[in-house]
Amino acid sequence: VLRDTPFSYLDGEEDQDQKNDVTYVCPYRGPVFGALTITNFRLYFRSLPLRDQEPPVVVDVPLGVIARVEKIGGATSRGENSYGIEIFCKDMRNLRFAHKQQNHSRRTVFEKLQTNAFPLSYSGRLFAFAHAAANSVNGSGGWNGWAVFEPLAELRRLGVPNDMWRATKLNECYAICDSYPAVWAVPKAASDDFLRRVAQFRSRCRLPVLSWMNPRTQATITRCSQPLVGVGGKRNSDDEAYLSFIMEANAQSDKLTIMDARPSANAIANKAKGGGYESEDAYKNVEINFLDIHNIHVMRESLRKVKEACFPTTDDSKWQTAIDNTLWLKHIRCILAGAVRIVDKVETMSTSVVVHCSDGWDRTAQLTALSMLLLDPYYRTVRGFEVLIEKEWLSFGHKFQQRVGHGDNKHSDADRSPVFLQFIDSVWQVSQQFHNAFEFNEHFLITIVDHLYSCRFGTFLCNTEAERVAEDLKHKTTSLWTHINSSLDQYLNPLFPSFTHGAELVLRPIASVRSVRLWKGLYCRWNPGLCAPQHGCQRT
Ligand SMILES: CCCC(=O)OC[C@@H](COP(=O)(O)O[C@@H]1[C@H](O)[C@H](OP(=O)(O)O)[C@@H](O)[C@H](O)[C@H]1O)OC(=O)CCC
Repeated sequence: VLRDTPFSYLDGEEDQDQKNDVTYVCPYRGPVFGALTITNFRLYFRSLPLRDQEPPVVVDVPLGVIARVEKIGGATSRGENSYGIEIFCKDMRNLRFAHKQQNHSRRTVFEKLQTNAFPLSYSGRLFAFAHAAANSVNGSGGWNGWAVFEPLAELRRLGVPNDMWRATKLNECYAICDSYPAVWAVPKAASDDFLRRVAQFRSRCRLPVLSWMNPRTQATITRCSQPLVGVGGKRNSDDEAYLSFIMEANAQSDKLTIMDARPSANAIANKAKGGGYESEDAYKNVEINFLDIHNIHVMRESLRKVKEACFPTTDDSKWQTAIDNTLWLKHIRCILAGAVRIVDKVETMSTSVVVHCSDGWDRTAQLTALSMLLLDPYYRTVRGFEVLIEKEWLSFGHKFQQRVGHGDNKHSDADRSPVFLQFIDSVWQVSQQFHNAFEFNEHFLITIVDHLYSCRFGTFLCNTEAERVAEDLKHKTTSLWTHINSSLDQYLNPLFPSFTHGAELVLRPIASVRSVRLWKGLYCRWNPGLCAPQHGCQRT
């Protein structure tokens, strides 16, 4: 029987449990008998080859992907494979393993899964720390993914500082806004004291700061959270003056557009919690649009339905209806349409846009990052996309730890939501409409999603830049970009032209439901009947 598991152990990866008499109840091939290994990083199953020419069934799951582990059956269960463990994953899979009742092999497997998949719930540490500590030589040939994003360098690339915009380190101790980065770009007309006052009028102090500037026209995209208008309709002269500074910093236009990502009903409902939106009579020369993107609870439920429809399979006759009923593609279309509207304002009208939602760390990040990707070909290169994620998602405080639930067993936490996954899905949708516009390929996007969950790298850990600095992730964990950039060839798109024709500088994808389709390469990759083997199918 197999003793040496044929996967290559990662630095810091150690066996926790091994069982040789386990049955994996494969939804596609039926029950297969084999060996199960649990380490502090993964669950690995490999079937014993019945006939030597038959390829083994392999299941190789990073424990970070596990959302929930349940025991099925009890001592009295008599049905075939009715006694064992069911594992519910964040990447659309459910895995069932059957054990023999008599030797209690289930108990240690269950315990080892719990303590290693949810280390934070058992006062342990995420694997990323053990992995980096054991990572003797910086195996990536000197590549340091943590050096990919340097905020002042990225601002210089955008042309900041200039006559209208300055960089400020007012927040370098994260004292003004603990969920914002240390470095901001703001209109020169706004002093540091003025910025402090404006922050008081924005939810969680997330005042409007620069995301992107068109180097040619100086039209800008700024981002923030909702104003603290409340039911009483409070105003704040500093906040109002600040938005006019943002508008005046763009000589091309005497208007400013606010894109509120929410359905107007939710924006109004937020007044009940002290939030709300900018009224056009308080904010001169400002037009406000609502983009109808629903909140994190709606998106969590939508993805749950996608999983229900896709795993393990859906017969063709019900497929389209099942997918339509999830509303997932309607939500993706909404995000795409919102980004296209921002592109139109900034590029076609040379009007500056302020993007916000309620907290300004979920839908706002989706919209600024996606519109910047459409506007600026730099973000469509491998390195530029890595910078975009570091800047608009990580440094601006998208709560990755909470939205993914890294290392904790609170699988029904209402703060979990696939917001970042929706962004990557939206990028994939655009790549399907512009095949040669991206330096990276689908495997690059799927690898990012895999390591959103895996906890092998430090990149997606914690909720804010301040927390990452406090945890010293740059020294205690490895960056995902080190891993990717040290074997770049497998992530490159062969269709990408070595130069960018002027015409493709700005992408305007069609954002209609007809042009948006389910990303089967991600959501159905475990079903061998539905997709190519390169993304894990052979590992079902
Ligand atoms: C009458 C009571 C009013 C009330 O509770 O307001 C609270 C809002 C919650 O506001 P919503 O915007 O609907 O929902 C919020 C957004 O999804 C926000 O993300 P983002 O960064 O994208 O803004 C999350 O960070 C918040 O956790 C979530 O609560 O709830 C609603 O508006 C639901 C209405 C259908």
